[in-house]
Amino acid sequence: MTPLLQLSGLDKRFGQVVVAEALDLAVAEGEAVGIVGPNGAGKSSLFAMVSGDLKPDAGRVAFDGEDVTSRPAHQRCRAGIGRTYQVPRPFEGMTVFENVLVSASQGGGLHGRAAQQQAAEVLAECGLAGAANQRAGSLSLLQRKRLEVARGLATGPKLLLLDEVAGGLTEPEVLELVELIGRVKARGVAVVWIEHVVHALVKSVDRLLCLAGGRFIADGDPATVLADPQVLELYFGSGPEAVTIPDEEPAGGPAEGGAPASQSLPAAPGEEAAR
Ligand SMILES: Nc1ncnc2c1ncn2[C@@H]1O[C@H](COP(=O)(O)OP(=O)(O)OP(=O)(O)O)[C@@H](O)[C@H]1O
Repeated sequence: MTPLLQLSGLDKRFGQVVVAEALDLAVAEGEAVGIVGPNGAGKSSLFAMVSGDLKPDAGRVAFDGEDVTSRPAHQRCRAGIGRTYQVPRPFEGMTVFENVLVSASQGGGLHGRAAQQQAAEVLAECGLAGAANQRAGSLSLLQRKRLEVARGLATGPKLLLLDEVAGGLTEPEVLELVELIGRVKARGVAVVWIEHVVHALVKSVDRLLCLAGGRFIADGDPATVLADPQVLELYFGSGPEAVTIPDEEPAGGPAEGGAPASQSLPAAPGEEAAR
């Protein structure tokens, strides 16, 4: 079966910095894939090449059976590639509903009542119905992250790219987000999720990849990838005994509100500012 997303031989460098080198990736319809990798590995750049925000130096991006490599971002969005950004930047002066309505109409190509209905449904799904008339600029970080997912979903994607949506959240907030991503997956939307909060990914994805130096150095089921000596060395700088990745809640359940999420890899630039 043709993959929903197929990246073939992607190359991208910024001067001496290599962010993609002969990168291949196939994502099936409805598949949930996680991507980890150290800061600066090129994860967000990879999303930008998929969404059309960044042009690769070489290689091909195919989506839903079509070569979209030379198509601009808005066309890729209409084709079914939705994305979130690491640092949410909603239209601060507009309401939450208006923000999502813009995505449904400009991104999703819906008009009038259909766009309004899509916006209302997505807000309900993302737990933001009660905040619909609030100005986006007044939202908490968790609500901003939810709004970021809602804006991506409102475009009606077949593939949703999630860029560090759990970053900076407390443990209970991360778990709420994991539930939301579970509902997105249940709709049949394929998900590719870049995340430093590893346990959130482990709960949510079928497959995990590790990006480093512009190449995927590991690809497989999450437990196997997280036990890979190369991955452990990259992240933790020592042997496998340095980390255990829980597949369930830590003993005693999740931390009460306020505690930072456990099992987080180093904070990404911009998260603190966004908080
Ligand atoms: N437009 C650009 N011009 C020059 N360098 C860039 C540009 N965009 C990204 N880079 C550099 O490319 C490298 C990869 O950046 P990218 O944001 O893709 O990494 P990342 O894996 O998402 O990192 P993080 O986990 O910190 O978010 C970094 O060294 C970054 O400084």
